[in-house]
Amino acid sequence: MNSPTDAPVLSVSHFQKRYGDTIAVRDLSLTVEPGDIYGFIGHNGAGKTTLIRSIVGVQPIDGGSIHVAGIDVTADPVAAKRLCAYVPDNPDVYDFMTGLQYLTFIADIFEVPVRDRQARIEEYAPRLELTDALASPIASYSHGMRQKLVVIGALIHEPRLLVLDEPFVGLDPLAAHELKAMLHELAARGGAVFFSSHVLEVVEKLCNKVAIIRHGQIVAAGTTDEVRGDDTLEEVFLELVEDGGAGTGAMGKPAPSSPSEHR
Ligand SMILES: Nc1ncnc2c1ncn2[C@@H]1O[C@H](COP(=O)(O)OP(=O)(O)OP(=O)(O)O)[C@@H](O)[C@H]1O
Repeated sequence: MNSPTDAPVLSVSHFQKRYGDTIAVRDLSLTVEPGDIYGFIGHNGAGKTTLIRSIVGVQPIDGGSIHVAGIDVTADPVAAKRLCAYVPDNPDVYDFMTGLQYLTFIADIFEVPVRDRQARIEEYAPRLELTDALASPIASYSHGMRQKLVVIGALIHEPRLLVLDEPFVGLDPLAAHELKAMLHELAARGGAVFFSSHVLEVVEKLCNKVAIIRHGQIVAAGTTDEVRGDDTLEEVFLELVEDGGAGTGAMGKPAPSSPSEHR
């Protein structure tokens, strides 16, 4: 992973997104550093997918800026996309390909050398119990198998930033366990992970940093220890989401970091 700059892996600054007259996300800022596993939690419709889709460049942004490793995703979208991998909540992959054809297609797009792509497939496919299925058409895959395939496709090009939307939904316990290990390994190699989840126990255990979003605005963010204080993440989440919470942290304590810049 060659770093063009010393910039954070992900920097979101005063991001805003509207759909028609509705502002889905407003004035959202956060920073993800190398080695971070950053959890993004919020109620249904809070704005998680909206931010994620703008980070990975599948929808434009209406205000503020997003940089991946110092590259502006709006000004230089292809360069930013080269550094990112995206695992969407709905793994919509080409049905007519086999799993191996799909992985080869992704590796070709990202110009992954043949030796590297083979080594990564040989490592990740057995861990996710997908090796035998790789020769079969994706049309025959279950939802979970598609999800595993997209995860391998994301890791095949060793992304600087791995962005996942609800990655643990639909995965069996072994695959969920392996995915957590893979996220740790990517972070340990200097990459970073940013993912949304409703599974607060997983976020609490897995993530060194967390942000809570409510109605399009961050109400708490910081290290997981800072955000939860002496409580569980679930307790903090419920209190902040039920009470509105903007400007205060859990249990009436000051917010872990300022609403304008969350690290
Ligand atoms: N394409 C769209 N057109 C209009 N409104 C949208 C669109 N996508 C999202 N929204 C609205 O934007 C807000 C944020 O939606 P978003 O999908 O980002 O939430 P979320 O936090 O990912 O929710 P969930 O946990 O249910 O996946 C919601 O009010 C939603 O109705």
